Amino acid sequence: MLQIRNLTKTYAKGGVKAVDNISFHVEQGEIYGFLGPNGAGKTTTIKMITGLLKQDGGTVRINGFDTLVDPLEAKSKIGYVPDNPQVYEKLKGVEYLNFMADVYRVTKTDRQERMARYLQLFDLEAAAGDLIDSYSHGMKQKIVLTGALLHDPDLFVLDEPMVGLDPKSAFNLKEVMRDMCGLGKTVFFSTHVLEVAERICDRIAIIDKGRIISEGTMEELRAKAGREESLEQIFLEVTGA
Ligand SMILES: Nc1ncnc2c1ncn2[C@@H]1O[C@H](COP(=O)(O)OP(=O)(O)OP(=O)(O)O)[C@@H](O)[C@H]1O
Repeated sequence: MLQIRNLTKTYAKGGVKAVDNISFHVEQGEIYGFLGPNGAGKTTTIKMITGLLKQDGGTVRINGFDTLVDPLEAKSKIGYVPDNPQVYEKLKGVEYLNFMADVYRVTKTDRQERMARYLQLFDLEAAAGDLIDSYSHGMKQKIVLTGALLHDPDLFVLDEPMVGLDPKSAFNLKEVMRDMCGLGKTVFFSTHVLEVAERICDRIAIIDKGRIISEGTMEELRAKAGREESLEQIFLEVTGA
């Protein structure tokens, strides 16, 4: 579903090689966790996957579509939730959702059904008519989550989605991720919450200084570590923290 080959990015400003020749693939129906210390290259990778940033080298394919060759086909498959929910503050929640649904050409019936479902799930029904300006950080995060789910994406890409969510919303989001995978969708997300990654991910990649230093199922990561260890212990060992 998601194929990354030899992906590389150096920022002109500062000359930092943020992503250094990484390759991995995510199968359809998987939940894939992307872990790494601060500044490891997670957001840069995610921005290249979603087409917000152009790579210096390498390829990203989504359902076979190369993001540089067929950007619209590739992007139409993705639902993206950035780490910093920047939404149109002067729109009401429901206006923002309709805008997102328009962009992705979601039918009236589908948008009504999905909006009702996710607004209820994320406890946003009462606030949907208010300006986003008045929302808390967590509420903004949840309206962006809802907007990203309206077109029923094949690939759900989330950058540190648990930040700012209350326990119930975080639980519900994990349920959404699991349900999506049950329906044959694919989830790719970065997180610093290792317990969540350990519990819900089918496979995990750990990136450090722009390079993937460990990748696989929890069993495979444990086998590489040579011991029965928690993801936290493995993470600390491989990143030399
Ligand atoms: N716009 C930019 N210009 C210059 N350097 C950048 C830019 N964005 C990121 N970097 C650098 O690229 C490297 C990777 O940053 P990135 O944001 O991808 O890391 P991250 O793994 O998402 O970190 P965090 O966990 O702190 O969010 C860092 O050294 C960072 O300073």
